[in-house]
Amino acid sequence: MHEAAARNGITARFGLDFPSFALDVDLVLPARGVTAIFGPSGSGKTTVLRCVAGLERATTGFLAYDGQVWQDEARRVFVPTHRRPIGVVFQEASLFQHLSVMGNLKYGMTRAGLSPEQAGLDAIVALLGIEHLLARGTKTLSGGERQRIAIARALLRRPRLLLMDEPLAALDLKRKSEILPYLERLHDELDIPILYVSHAPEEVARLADHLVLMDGGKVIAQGPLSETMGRLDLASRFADDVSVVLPVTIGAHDDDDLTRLDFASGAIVVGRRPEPVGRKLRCRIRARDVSLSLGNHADMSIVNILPATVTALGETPVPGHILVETALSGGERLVARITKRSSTQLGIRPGVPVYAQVKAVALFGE
Ligand SMILES: Nc1ncnc2c1ncn2[C@@H]1O[C@H](COP(=O)(O)OP(=O)(O)OP(=O)(O)O)[C@@H](O)[C@H]1O
Repeated sequence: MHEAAARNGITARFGLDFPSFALDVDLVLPARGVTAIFGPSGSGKTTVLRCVAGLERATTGFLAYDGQVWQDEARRVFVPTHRRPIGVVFQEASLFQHLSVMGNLKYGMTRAGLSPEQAGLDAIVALLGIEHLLARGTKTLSGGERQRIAIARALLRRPRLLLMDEPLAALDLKRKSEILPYLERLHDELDIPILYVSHAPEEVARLADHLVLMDGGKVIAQGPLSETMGRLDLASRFADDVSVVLPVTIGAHDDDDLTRLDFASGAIVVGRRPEPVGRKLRCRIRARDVSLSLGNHADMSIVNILPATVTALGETPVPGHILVETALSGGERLVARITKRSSTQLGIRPGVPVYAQVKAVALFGE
């Protein structure tokens, strides 16, 4: 069964015992897009990635990528790291200090036995926006620049799978926001899958298509981002940052500097966006930015109010509040975080028709 599933993506089943930690995972991951491995510190995210890379050998393990078996302990098969067609990017870019940026890039290509043309050097340099850094030494680079070089170096081996272990964790907020657009470009332009370890919900919302949620060495949930991120039963995993991610299309730019975002259930109006009409984006709506009312008050008609039906109630770690899951007319889910008091006053329970008011959204490239 595992061999069959593996033809179309990654099948990973690992068991591993450290003295004070046991890993036991069973994953079937898509062959396209970004899969985020998300979970608290010590949950086993890095260990999973290291097992996929072959840097750690699971005691019981089966791993196949696109029909190729990389590990099968039942048959004593273990393909060493250097023979797996992978690129790996760690938290801290380990660049050679004595080489220039170009020297570092060439090192990656040469080890893979590729010429600059075969490796696609020009395209990868452009993708990461590092043309102006090629002649520089590595000592004076910022953390974000170093990571872009490390990503380029990993891609120059022409990997068929890119593994990234918290590539933004060592960067401050400013550097993070500098590098995120490049990661979005990887998502849009690479046709190889990316496994992306993170414990930051905003990175996951922005980059991932598929989510694997880990805790205590086990997989708690896995599935498409749109289905897993806003699940009420998983809410405590995201602390007070529960959100849904909806695919939207730029519908129109109005004269009064507003942009309409269309999606199956209607539209949301936001401040004017730079993208052209027709561009697809992903829209993150946090539960804390959604409120509920029973009536569609005319004086509120200029803001984003969407008719919805309550489908479920859930707990949140935020004192005095609850989460309310609603279904919009087009089938999308929206989660609101409201006070327990207003929930009681409004008589919120499954089946009740409500109006969801969206107070803020975050938009990212699709
Ligand atoms: N080589 C090792 N020997 C013994 N224990 C280890 C080893 N590698 C990892 N561990 C333990 O396994 C557990 C999971 O570690 P892992 O690094 O996979 O977690 P993580 O979810 O990536 O955490 P973080 O977000 O903090 O990086 C931790 O308790 C860690 O101490």
